[in-house]
Amino acid sequence: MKIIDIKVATVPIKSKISNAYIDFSKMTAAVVAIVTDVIRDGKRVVGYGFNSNGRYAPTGLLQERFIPRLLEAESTDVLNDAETNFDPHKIWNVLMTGEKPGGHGERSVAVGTLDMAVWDAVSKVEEQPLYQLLADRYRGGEVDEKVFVYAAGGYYQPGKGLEELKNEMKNYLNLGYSVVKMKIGGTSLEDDLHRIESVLEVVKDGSCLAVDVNGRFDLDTAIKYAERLEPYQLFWYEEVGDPLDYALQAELSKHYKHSMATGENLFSMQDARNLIRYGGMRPDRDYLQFDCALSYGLVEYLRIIDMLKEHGWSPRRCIPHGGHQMSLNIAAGLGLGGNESYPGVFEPFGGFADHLPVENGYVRLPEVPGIGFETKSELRNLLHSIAV
Ligand SMILES: O=C([O-])CC(=O)C(=O)O
Ligand SMILES: [Mg+2]
Repeated sequence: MKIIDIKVATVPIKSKISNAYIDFSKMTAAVVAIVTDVIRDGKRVVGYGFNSNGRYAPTGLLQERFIPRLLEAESTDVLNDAETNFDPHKIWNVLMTGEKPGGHGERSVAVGTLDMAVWDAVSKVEEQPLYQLLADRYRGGEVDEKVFVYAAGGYYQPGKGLEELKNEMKNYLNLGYSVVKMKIGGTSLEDDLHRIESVLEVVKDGSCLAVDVNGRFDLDTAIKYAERLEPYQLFWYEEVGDPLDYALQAELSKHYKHSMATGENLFSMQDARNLIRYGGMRPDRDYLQFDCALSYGLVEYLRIIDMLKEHGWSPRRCIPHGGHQMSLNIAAGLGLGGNESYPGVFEPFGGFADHLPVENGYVRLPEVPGIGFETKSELRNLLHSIAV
């Protein structure tokens, strides 16, 4: 049993949308395909992975360091002891050989991309959906049959007014979502409040709307917004200050009593642990958005979950960023609180199985081996154009 080739491609996921910090006019993603010599159900097992939106394709890192390391590894360094499957934990050690701690930069994105493909291959070799494999290995076999998902959108866009924003949100409700998210912090406070009030005309109440600042605010602005947002009792107030400014987050939690969320731009267990140690996050109401596809993959995410448990946090407080099926599998298999979704944005990577619509804010997972990418036809076509 061996890896015979690893393909990588850079694909555009550009669009005219902006959050408070960046526009997505030049956004890319890396896609990898790990081609194995294993045959299951008459077909070659190929594991696929990609990185989440928000970080550009780490193609250079993949080509220069991480793919060669994996291709050059001895079989004992990549297979489980019984040699019946690949071992994601051993492969992680191979990938990180020669890498110093700290300064995670974008190598965590490259490793997260390959790690996704490894778990896809491992669960295809086992002929199991990834969520089932994870539940069997780490949760005594218990699977969540459906996962809470919310619709993330509400971006700033040229020519997009309040009517367009409302229509976008109506469309998410029509698609079966119960909670929606919109961007704030890219315009004045008064203007953002008008935008929020418009969306509140469409959704049931504030508990159905999350707002996302994408790390734009200093402490003063964060508190000014907090005071005005407080009465709406929103679903959450997200990534308000710089993701690494734990003191800001801790101070803000003294000024805002409803739920907050952050963590999508923390890329390692150590950074996540610093948030938990120093960020004032509250395990009874706040949410954690670490995204394995940006942060060294599921092998590292398992370490994050262990760290959270040691600090008295339930995995149910985790609702990962990224809107991909990898985190959907982790949510169902390991009992997270839900997953993000981007209906119609960042295609073809966002969204779930074609035949399983969102119902009352929840989605079910397909019963196919692997992560389930092949059940989303647009994504399958892209992945198969890279390797089959
Ligand atoms: O706009 C983005 O970068 C995506 C984001 O923050 C989110 O999905 O929470
Ligand atoms: Mg966000």
